[in-house]
Amino acid sequence: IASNCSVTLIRGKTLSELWWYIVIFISFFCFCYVPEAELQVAEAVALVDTLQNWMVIDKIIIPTKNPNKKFVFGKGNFQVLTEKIKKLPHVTAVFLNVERISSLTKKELEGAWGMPVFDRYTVVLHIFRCNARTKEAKLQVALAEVPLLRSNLKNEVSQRDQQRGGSRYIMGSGETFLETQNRVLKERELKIRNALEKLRRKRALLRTQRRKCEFPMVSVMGYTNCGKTTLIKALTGEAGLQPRDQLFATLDITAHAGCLPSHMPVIYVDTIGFLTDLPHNLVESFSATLEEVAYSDLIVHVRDITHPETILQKATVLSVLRNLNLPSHLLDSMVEVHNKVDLIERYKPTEENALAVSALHGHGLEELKQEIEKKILTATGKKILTVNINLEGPQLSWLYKEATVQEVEVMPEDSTARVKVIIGSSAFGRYKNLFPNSEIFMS
Ligand SMILES: Nc1nc2c(ncn2[C@@H]2O[C@H](COP(=O)(O)OP(=O)(O)OP(=O)(O)O)[C@@H](O)[C@H]2O)c(=O)[nH]1
Ligand SMILES: [Mg+2]
Repeated sequence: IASNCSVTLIRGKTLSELWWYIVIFISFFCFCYVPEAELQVAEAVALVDTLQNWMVIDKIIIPTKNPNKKFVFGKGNFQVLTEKIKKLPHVTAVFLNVERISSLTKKELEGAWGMPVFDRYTVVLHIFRCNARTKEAKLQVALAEVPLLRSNLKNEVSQRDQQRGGSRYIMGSGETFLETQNRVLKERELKIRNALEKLRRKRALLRTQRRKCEFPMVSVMGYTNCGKTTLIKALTGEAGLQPRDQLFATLDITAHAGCLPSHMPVIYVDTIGFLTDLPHNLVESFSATLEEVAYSDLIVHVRDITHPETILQKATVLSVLRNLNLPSHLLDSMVEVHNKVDLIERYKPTEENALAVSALHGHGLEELKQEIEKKILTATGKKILTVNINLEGPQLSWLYKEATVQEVEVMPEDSTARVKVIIGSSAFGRYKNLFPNSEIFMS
């Protein structure tokens, strides 16, 4: 992807002001194979299509130099591109599919083509801006915007200096224009970071409360658009969840209650999707959201098995997960789900332990729930037991308080009951101490 670029032509001044876009999409490759470059183009087209009113009207793959250099492509290719763009009257913006273009390159290309030029960072950031719903996601987007504002500022200042011949002090302040603007940006960044920190502390508190309830937590992760939200909707029956055929539909961590086969309550955590080469600053701004994953008891890795790049997507997800410094037991116990199998006839996973599922049609969910339950019991040290108790004694109310009671089968003839419970290891130890004569059967 580093060797790829895409270009978008847009009508309007800034991304947010645009509302009717016709896009020309140009992708470049140098050392990659053409099929790979085409897949990268497909992903870039999907990014543009995610935005309302944006449309890709043309795309091209051409060899590129190092995208970080001042000239992304050679003179010949630049001419080919310029002619192509001029021949397409509806083109309003150009999207270069490189992570970042320098502000100088941007300025020069915009000058030559007479329209805005975007890179991957700007486009992904705009998608995030459109999809951010909660206060936290909005703050994270604002934080990711700061480096962009900073580089625009540098550009603006060098332009001013050229026009006026040297930097000027703002009247009476003793600060140059650049210093004032930098200070304002720094203050803004600090304000956003403080607000995010406050929200983080609140989340940590909620986490502690959730821990007290001892609800196991399952983080559902995977590449963007693989079906994470659809799967959680199917597992919990929560009608309010809205899966969308869009990249980065989910930007906020949300928790949803579900129930495992033995009636054990569980919390599924929906997370932001991954993308190959997700711009670095964006990853940093959103990594706090992923902090939550470290506190879960299990990770479910969802894969869109119908995607032509499903193997590369898996590698991307695993590499991001490894970089999150998660506890090793979480990585080792991960459950791999092959989703969208309804689109492949008689699909059988090649990977050992992977589970074939259609989240949309509800296939394979029971097997998945059983697997999740098995892993949760191992991870949390919880046990499923059946105990014989005397109904006249305090055991039943104790179990209701300290464990999850699943079934009570009363034997009226001798005032006893068989009680099926899910119990944590420390509670189990206390139970055995308090009621040493109680009959216990392991499930
Ligand atoms: N055919 C088929 N489509 C599915 C299945 N699961 C999800 N989809 C579709 O895939 C698209 C993406 O689904 P989401 O659940 O929003 O995916 P996501 O992983 O949450 O995506 P982001 O939040 O954007 O990262 C939607 O159009 C779903 O209807 C499935 O099992 N079969
Ligand atoms: Mg989602």
